[in-house]
Amino acid sequence: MTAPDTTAADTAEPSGRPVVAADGVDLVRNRRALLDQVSMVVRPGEHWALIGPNGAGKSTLVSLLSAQQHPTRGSVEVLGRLLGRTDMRELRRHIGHVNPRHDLRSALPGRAIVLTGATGSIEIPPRWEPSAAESERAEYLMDLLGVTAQRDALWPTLSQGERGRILIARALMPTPRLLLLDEPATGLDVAAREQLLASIDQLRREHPGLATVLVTHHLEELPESTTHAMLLRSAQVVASGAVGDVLTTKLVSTCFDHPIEIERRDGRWSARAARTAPGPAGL
Ligand SMILES: Nc1ncnc2c1ncn2[C@@H]1O[C@H](COP(=O)(O)OP(=O)(O)OP(=O)(O)O)[C@@H](O)[C@H]1O
Repeated sequence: MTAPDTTAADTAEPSGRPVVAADGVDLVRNRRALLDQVSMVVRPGEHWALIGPNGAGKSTLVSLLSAQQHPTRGSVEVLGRLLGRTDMRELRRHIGHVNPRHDLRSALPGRAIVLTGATGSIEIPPRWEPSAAESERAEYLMDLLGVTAQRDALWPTLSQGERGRILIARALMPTPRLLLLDEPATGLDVAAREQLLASIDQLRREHPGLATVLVTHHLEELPESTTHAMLLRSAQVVASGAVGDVLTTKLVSTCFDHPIEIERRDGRWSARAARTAPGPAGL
């Protein structure tokens, strides 16, 4: 199945105008800095990994990129619009955000959940009917994410992996130029994780203008198509830039404050505790 329509996210913008431009961002809550002088530029076609230990500030940064809150200081532009000077609700409709805490209450079938991406709501609004183009796009996206077989299955019966892929299809309904994936592989078994990562790689190939930011603690959960990375630790950026320059043994060890060896094989990353030299016999 091919994409039914061509829109902004399907073609890289010739100007390469940033999708995200955050400059000198501080975010303070209860007199504590949750983000401290964070800067980030994401361009069309770039696929960022946001990595760091628990409490580093990753979800807080995503809450800015998804126009959920403003910075305390500094500036954040998303899709060319400055947070604090724009209608945040309207802006959110142009951002695909896959939130692991999706608050669904009704037992909707998979296809209906994907279609709620067109209405920007959690439930299907009363008397709302999808257009032919919306129905076609929902079918295309379910096929792309490998969940066509779950189109009629009810949400409570879906596995965690199926739910994750349904939610990515939902987030893609409005053809966003920015897709935010907050720990999409958490809780998946190895086969479900590999299917999800293959779907993300395929999505990125089919939509070369799409920019994505994926949050994870685990380097094994990074798709091959990752182009850039940011390491966050205690609210601050440890390193940021091209993925090959950032995901190094030295920088990741600094970020997690633990000696970690990084390996990249066939485009994928793995991490494990660095082996220390054996001590003298008997010790
Ligand atoms: N509204 C708030 N007021 C005060 N502290 C907060 C608030 N929201 C988050 N925090 C704190 O900010 C820190 C960063 O939280 P955040 O959720 O961004 O971290 P994270 O890197 O996503 O962590 P994890 O990997 O555990 O999900 C945490 O210590 C958290 O307790």
